[in-house]
Amino acid sequence: MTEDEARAWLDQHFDVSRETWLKLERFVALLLAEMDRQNLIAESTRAHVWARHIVDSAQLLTFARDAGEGRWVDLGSGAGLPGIVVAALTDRPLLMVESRRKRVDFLQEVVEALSLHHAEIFGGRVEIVPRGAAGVISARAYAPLPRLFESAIHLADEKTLWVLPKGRKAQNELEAARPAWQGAFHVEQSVTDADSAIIVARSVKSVRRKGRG
Ligand SMILES: C[S@@+](CC[C@H](N)C(=O)[O-])C[C@H]1O[C@@H](n2cnc3c(N)ncnc32)[C@H](O)[C@@H]1O
Repeated sequence: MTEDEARAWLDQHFDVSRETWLKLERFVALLLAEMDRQNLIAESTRAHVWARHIVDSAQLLTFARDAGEGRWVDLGSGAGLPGIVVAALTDRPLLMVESRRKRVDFLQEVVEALSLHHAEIFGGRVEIVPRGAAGVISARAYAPLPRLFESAIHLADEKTLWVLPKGRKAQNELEAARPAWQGAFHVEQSVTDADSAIIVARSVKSVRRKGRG
């Protein structure tokens, strides 16, 4: 997908107002400028930010269209991918969770610059976010599936929709998680990379093993 195709894809799939375009463009500019201070995206993707990061994040919304109510929680947001993109494209309340101080400061700067009043940041580990069921949980390049669920299951109930971009090893990761986690899982193809996939899950819960109490 070229950068032009990425913008066209956004136009086709979302009602992108002039104001929203400006927000997304501002985010891209802030992200690239911040790359002089911290490593937020792979250097090789710098020239392909719209395809590799903005659309790659925005596509998660297309899998969350039938999600129930409740805030969107993005685990390990880093530079705000997908959190900031989701907040720019929807009004759903959103919490970005990020443990690294420098990244939290950048997220705060972006939230203020883009006036994303419905977006909040939790500067700390996912494991200590206060309990409460999210409508949607996303996590991009955050942790392998078993650790991801272990760290965030207190933020979900049976209605929570999990949208988890997982690259080329989605199916393998899913198989690895199955002995410990049950739920309704399916794997969707990524629009930005035909070989990459997104795990979409509902009703995720731990399978208790004998002797674990
Ligand atoms: C590889 S980066 C990916 C960032 C972003 N989601 C993206 O796709 O560009 C993973 C991020 O998760 C954060 N992280 C890892 N473990 C965490 C935890 N337990 N709680 C909160 N943040 C965590 C790291 O600090 C890092 O910013």
